[in-house]
This record gives sequence, C-alpha cells and structure tokens, in this order.
Amino acid sequence: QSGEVAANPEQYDESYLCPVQVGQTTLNLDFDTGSADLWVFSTLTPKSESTGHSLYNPSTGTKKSGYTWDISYGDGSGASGTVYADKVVVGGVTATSQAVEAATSVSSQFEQDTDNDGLLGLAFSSINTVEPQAQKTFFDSVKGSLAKPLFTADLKKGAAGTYDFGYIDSSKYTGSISYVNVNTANGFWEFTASGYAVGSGSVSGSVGDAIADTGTTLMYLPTTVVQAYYNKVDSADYDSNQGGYTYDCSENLPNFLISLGGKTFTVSGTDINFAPVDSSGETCFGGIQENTGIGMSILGDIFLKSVFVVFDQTQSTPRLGFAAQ
Ligand SMILES: NCc1ccc(-c2ccco2)nc1
Repeated sequence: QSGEVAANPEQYDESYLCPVQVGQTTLNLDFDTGSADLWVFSTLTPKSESTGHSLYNPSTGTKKSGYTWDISYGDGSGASGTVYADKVVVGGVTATSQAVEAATSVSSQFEQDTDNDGLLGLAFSSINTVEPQAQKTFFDSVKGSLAKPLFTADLKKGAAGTYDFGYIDSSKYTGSISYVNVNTANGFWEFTASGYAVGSGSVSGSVGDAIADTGTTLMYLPTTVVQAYYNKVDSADYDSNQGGYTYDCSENLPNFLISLGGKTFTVSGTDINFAPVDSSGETCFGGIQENTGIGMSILGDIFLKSVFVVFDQTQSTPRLGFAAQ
C-alpha cells in the first residue's frame, strides 16, 4: 500500500496537523518524527481538559489490559493514559491493529491547543513509552506492507504540505536527493550535519550531531553557530525573558546555509523570521535558537519547510534524504 496525507499549518507554522482516522473518528494529529507514541484525546480525557478537541472513543478498540503510557516533551508539555488496539488510517494507508494511546491526562499546552487532537510519533519504536511493553509506531506497523519502507515530509511555509507513505514523489523536489546515514541509538532520526554559512558567507565549520524533528517548531543549533547568525542581525539580542534571540520585526534576516550529505541547503531569512513576541508586532522571535541543554541540534519545522525529506528504511542502516523543494 501507499498514500498521501495533508499537513496543515497552525498559526505561524507552530505545528502541522494531519487528518487521521482512529477507530471511527477522524482526528487532527501532529506527526512527530521526534517521538514514537501515537496518543489521542479521548472520551477518557477529563472534560475540563478536552473541551474543543475531537475525541477517540475506545469502545471501537480492544483494551490492552494493564498497559499504560506517560510521555514528556522537550517543551515541558506531556500526557499519559491507557492503551487500545484499533484501526488507524493515514492517507489511505491502514494499520488494522495499531496501538492507540488514549489520554486520561494532558498538560495545559495541549489542553489549550484545541486544533491538536494528539500526536502520531514517527521516530523509532525503541523510545515508545508504553509499559510493560513498548508498542510499534504507525510507520513500523505498516512499513512491511508499503510499496517501499519509507515516508517523506514536504512541509511548507504558511500552506498545506504533505506526508507520503511508501513512495517518493519526484514532483515534490528539485535536483537530486542527498542522503546521510542515521544513528538510531537514541531512537531519533539522528545524523551528522556538516558546515554552515550565514548570508553570503562561505560554508565552513560544523553543525554536528542533529535530529530531523517535524514535531519541533524551530531550529536549535550550537551556540557558536547561533551567535554567528545573529551577529549579522543589527537589532538582535538574547532576551532571557523571552528565552531566546529577538530582533526588530522590521529587520530583514540573512539566509542560513547548511551542508548535508555533500549538498548545501538554504533556509531563507524570511523562513527564519518566526513570529512577533506580542501583539504590538515590534519585536520578533527568531526561528534559529541555541541548543543549550538539549544535547544535540534539532532541525525542526523552520528548516524542514525549506526542503523535501525522505525518512528511509529501505536499507539495513536507516538514512535521511534531503532535496531542495
Ligand atoms: N515535539 C513534541 C511536541 C509536539 C507538540 C507539542 C504541543 C504542545 C502543545 C501543542 O503541541 N509539544 C511537544
């Protein structure tokens, strides 16, 4: 089988939500290559936390008795609950008995984002949080039945993009795809990024260890790289109150270039201009921020909306393919 599903941006491209059939209900889920749990708002979620969300009704599934899950994300959000086996359909691709993690508790960030009905993890199943036994991601459940064991991400700035499962649509990118091998030891689509440049500078240095993470909004890079970037933005400053670099919204940001698998990709300055910090629209928060305390760099949606990405398990070593859009 193979299929395609729309990835619809929230305001400021904060995250991208995709329609997924879970049991007999269609939910809008955040496809997250940085985690490995498929969890959903459900009829088991307290009403005080689920108002405004579409809900999975576990009555259509088979309860996995004694199984629980509890996940925390890098942004401090989280959720927990119980586990069911049910049908999940993404763009026509069907997992007949997918582990569906029904939330019995969600954090305030999820409670408040009423467009988001849960997450569909696309990292490696080794980091699934279900106890007493880790469960397969949707991709792992279906990959043996896909035309090719791969999926692609084609996210866009302020417009609907797509995730494709089982095939590479050559109309979605230009030029050739350059591949890097993935290290799965931490359960992420983790690889080594090479040199970088700011604006018209020449590519040099090294970004280093990084993950491709559709579930993270921004790009988080080494301090040295981030300082080199904002040194080229006259009004930029590190604002501890905002928790990152801000600048005058009227300023044009430089492009950021990064070398992956021998090819250089350009993230346009306009894509790096993330969002105003308040309703005055005077000060803006940058899409490139420091990776301090994270332990690796994160190439999130700010980067991913500039490229076409292949999450490829066709070989014994998984790999990532990058091409210009
Ligand atoms: N990188 C995982 C992730 C994804 C989404 C969210 C989130 C919080 C509120 C709405 O969405 N948090 C973490």
